[in-house]
Amino acid sequence: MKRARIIYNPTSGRELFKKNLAEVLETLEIAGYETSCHATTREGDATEAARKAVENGFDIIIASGGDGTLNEVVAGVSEFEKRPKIGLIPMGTTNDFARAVHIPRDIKKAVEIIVKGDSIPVDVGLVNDRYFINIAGGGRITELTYDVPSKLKTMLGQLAYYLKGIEMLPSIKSTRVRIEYDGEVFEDEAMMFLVGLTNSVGGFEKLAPSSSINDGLFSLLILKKLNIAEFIRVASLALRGEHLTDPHVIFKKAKHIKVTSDDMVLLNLDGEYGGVIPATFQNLHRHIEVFVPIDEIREEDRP
Ligand SMILES: Nc1ncnc2c1ncn2[C@@H]1O[C@H](COP(=O)(O)OP(=O)(O)OP(=O)(O)O)[C@@H](O)[C@H]1O
Repeated sequence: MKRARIIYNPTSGRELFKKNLAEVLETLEIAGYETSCHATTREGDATEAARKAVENGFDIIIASGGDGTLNEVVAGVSEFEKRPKIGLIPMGTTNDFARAVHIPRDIKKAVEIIVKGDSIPVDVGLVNDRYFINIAGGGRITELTYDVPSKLKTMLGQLAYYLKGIEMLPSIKSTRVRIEYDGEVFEDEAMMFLVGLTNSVGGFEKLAPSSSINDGLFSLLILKKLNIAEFIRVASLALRGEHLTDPHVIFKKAKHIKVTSDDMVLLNLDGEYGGVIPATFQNLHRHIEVFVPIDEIREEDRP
């Protein structure tokens, strides 16, 4: 019998997973999985639980939570030579990764995708010694995600981020950075930089429209210094995916990226704090295999 380990964050999003746990276990059991669960208790716990699950020989690991929980599970698995496949039940506030691979927020449907068994390999980002599955970024704008209280996210979902964004708008400043990418250099004031693996960031599904999740390349987006009015204009262009040709935006595909600055710049990895720069980004090509609804995946991203 195959063995599955569910690692879930009971505080994710609207905190609904536990109520559905019996049904999830039953569906997996009928599909031939002997399943056990681990509820995370604090930051870093999902990484430890995932490490243990690999050591104990589980066939698959199911991450239930938001991007933060998935990030931790991937980090726990990534060090190993032989890595179990990952299933995902999106329960977070934004679920950018799930959105990028078309896994619905409906628990039942997400479990059916795992049971069906189709999977694709996806790239994983490694920055210094930390992993990310979706997006890494720096600059004052990306720091606002740390300031959104968990209670507010539970009540308001993604709206909580937008409210915080509006509140912080007047205080957003640029930082002088040096970004080296595949032989090219940007050295100037920037509002933020993003290093993406998928096309979905903070609910903006068209931020990096042409991103492939397993081509071995990052999508690098740099937003140059601009004022509030220009910022609002570029942000509204980004909602429609029309920002890439704006003169304030640099958008490039790159394999190797290095960011340095004389200032203190915090890194945001998959929506959580992830250390400070200098940062060297490495793309671990097709590092993790994830269960997906294969018919909805672009032809070029399929195995
Ligand atoms: N029992 C717990 N109590 C508080 N925090 C926890 C607990 N378990 C895990 N965490 C932390 O919560 C972080 C965020 O969780 P997660 O990403 O699952 O949900 P979210 O914040 O609601 O969603 P999103 O990341 O999509 O906005 C995790 O990275 C983890 O460090």
